[in-house]
Amino acid sequence: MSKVTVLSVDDIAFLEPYLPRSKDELPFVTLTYASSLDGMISLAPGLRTTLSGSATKSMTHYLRQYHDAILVGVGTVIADDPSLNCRYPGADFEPQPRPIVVDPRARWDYESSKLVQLSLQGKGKKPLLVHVAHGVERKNQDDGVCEHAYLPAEGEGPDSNSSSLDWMSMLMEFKRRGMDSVMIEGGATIISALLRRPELIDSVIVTLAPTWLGAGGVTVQPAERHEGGERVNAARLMGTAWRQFGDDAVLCGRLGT
Ligand SMILES: NC(=O)c1ccc[n+]([C@@H]2O[C@H](COP(=O)([O-])OP(=O)(O)OC[C@H]3O[C@@H](n4cnc5c(N)ncnc54)[C@H](O)[C@@H]3O)[C@@H](O)[C@H]2O)c1
Ligand SMILES: Nc1nc(=O)c(N)c(NC[C@H](O)[C@H](O)[C@H](O)COP(=O)(O)O)[nH]1
Repeated sequence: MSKVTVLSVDDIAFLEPYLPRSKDELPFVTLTYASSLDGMISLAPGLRTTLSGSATKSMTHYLRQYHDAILVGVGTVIADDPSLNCRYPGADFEPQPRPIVVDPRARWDYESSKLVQLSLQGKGKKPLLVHVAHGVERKNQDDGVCEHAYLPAEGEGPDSNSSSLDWMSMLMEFKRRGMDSVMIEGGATIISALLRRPELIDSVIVTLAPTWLGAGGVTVQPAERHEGGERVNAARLMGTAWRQFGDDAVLCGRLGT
């Protein structure tokens, strides 16, 4: 496992314009992930795949220290068993960012996960799991090792069986719980869905690793978009800046709406 090291003054200056700023109604949202040259984030569904080199891994930990929460989907916690804490050197990271897992149908078996172990050892915050309430009035609860938030499914009617959560409701819930900034790290389903809600994303920081993963990998691919009957780009970055970190390129930008 590569060591997390301190970034150079120039790396820090490059990232500065994309760090969280205070917002009134919603948390500041940073979308960040590592992609291959063929637009993939892992070799196969459910397979942990290291794309970031040591410099961009250090960048991830540098960014984590500026966020109140780190969010991933249930597919990522099952595949990667991540730590999601901040291990940037030379500072005392209190408070740690809160890990958030979007797990609509509560399918993650978290008891022996790294997230829970780190929280019990005081090396990370207690994870917050977000589930679908499914019409039933479910009380938010704390089972000792994780907190659980229950939110209504998107567009839910009395007979709905949807397991899709609305991003606006999730972000409002995080803000209500005192989280002013959320760093969203993946996986593919989460990133692809969020790229369809550009108005909710404040910064995008993508690591481009100099490798092709090949057919069968997991792709970031937002759903197609039409305007006035015409097919248009699904999403596009504006105000972009690029910098080399080790062998990787880092692309920062903001989403056009
Ligand atoms: N390279 C990277 O930066 C990176 C980052 C994270 C994960 N990964 C990789 O990505 C893969 C996992 O991706 P994935 O797409 O399978 O999993 P994911 O982490 O995106 O989780 C997908 C699940 O999240 C839930 N979900 C997502 N959006 C939702 C919404 N709006 N409402 C309700 N539920 C929602 C659903 O249950 C869905 O099945 C793994 O192989 C992992 O290693 C790579
Ligand atoms: N930036 C980045 N580069 C990668 O090459 C990769 N595989 C991920 N994947 C994101 C996912 O959320 C991982 O699970 C966490 O990056 C692991 O985080 P920890 O070190 O365990 O804290 N992210």
